[in-house]
Amino acid sequence: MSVTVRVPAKVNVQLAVGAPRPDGFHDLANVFLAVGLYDEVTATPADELRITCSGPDAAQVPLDATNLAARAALALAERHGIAPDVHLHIAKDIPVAGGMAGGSADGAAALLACDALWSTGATRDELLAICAELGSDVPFSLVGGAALGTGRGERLTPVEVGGTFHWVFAVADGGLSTPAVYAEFDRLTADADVPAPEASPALLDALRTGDPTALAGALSNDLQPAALSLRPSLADTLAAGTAAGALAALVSGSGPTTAFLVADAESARKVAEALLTSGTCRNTRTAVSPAPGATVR
Ligand SMILES: C[C@](O)(CO)[C@H](O)COP(=O)(O)OP(=O)(O)OC[C@H]1O[C@@H](n2ccc(N)nc2=O)[C@H](O)[C@@H]1O
Ligand SMILES: Nc1ncnc2c1ncn2[C@@H]1O[C@H](COP(=O)(O)OP(=O)(O)OP(=O)(O)O)[C@@H](O)[C@H]1O
Repeated sequence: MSVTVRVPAKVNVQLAVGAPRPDGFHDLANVFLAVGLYDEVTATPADELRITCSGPDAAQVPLDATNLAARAALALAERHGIAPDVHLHIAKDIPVAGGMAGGSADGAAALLACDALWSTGATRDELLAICAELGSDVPFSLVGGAALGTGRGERLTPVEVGGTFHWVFAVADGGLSTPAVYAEFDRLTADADVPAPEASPALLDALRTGDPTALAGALSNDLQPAALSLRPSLADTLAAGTAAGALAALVSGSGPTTAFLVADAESARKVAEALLTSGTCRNTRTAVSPAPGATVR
């Protein structure tokens, strides 16, 4: 018997970052939006914990105990006194190390898949608590849709979305390390007075009304200057998408994937094609949002 869970990627439509905390994390006002690019994690009983991965970026995914899917299985097994003897296969379609929470998605999916396979009877709150231990983005991967993440991004409040938004994502060559991007944020803001992060009312309104033009005007990412500082060529990608007619362009989370909000599916095709032709990215993906969270298939 196997259990397969499908789990979405995310884009941060607002990422407001506060000053560094004593524990090294940053307080955030992190408005997550799940987008319809999915990984699938299949859990099958096995003699020992084993991870495999397929997909175009599979070679970049660690198959040892550092994989977030493995960590999720171990955390759940330990809490319930179960031997973590499971084969987790990750069918990876979310860009790796791209700021789209691919690893976090696999952690949430593995947790849900093992929970179903082992019939642990864990409550939703227990699963969310394990997610928060695994990483700041992992709880959102479980719930999907749209949500405001406060604290280090793990404390979620659902956000209403009143329509479908169309996106193009430009995948860059190579990844960016999330801790390195936060460290660059600290370096760039060392002499500034960093305000406490707050969700933007205009952004929440734009999500609620489903208006892409309003959302375009309200998108923001405080990590964008840091990602551009570490990877200046991303400015060319952002400019190419804007010139091709995107309503707005921004770095996705910690990057280096860039996200382009567009008016509709036809515009998504045009912008994706222009980005590819521009030679400023490795490849492009189109997707719509919001998307459901981790779901047993
Ligand atoms: C950039 C985002 O993807 C936006 O959603 C997240 O903030 C990152 O979330 P994540 O990858 O799940 O990050 P974690 O695994 O929790 O933390 C990795 C590292 O990122 C930095 N980090 C992360 C979250 C946060 N609120 N403040 C931080 O400073 C810390 O250096 C931390 O050691
Ligand atoms: N299941 C996994 N899939 C991909 N990467 C993983 C996984 N587990 C651990 N990792 C490690 O995490 C690193 C970041 O990968 P990931 O795809 O999650 O980045 P990301 O999309 O930038 O994440 P985030 O947006 O949460 O910062 C990888 O370089 C890899 O070493």
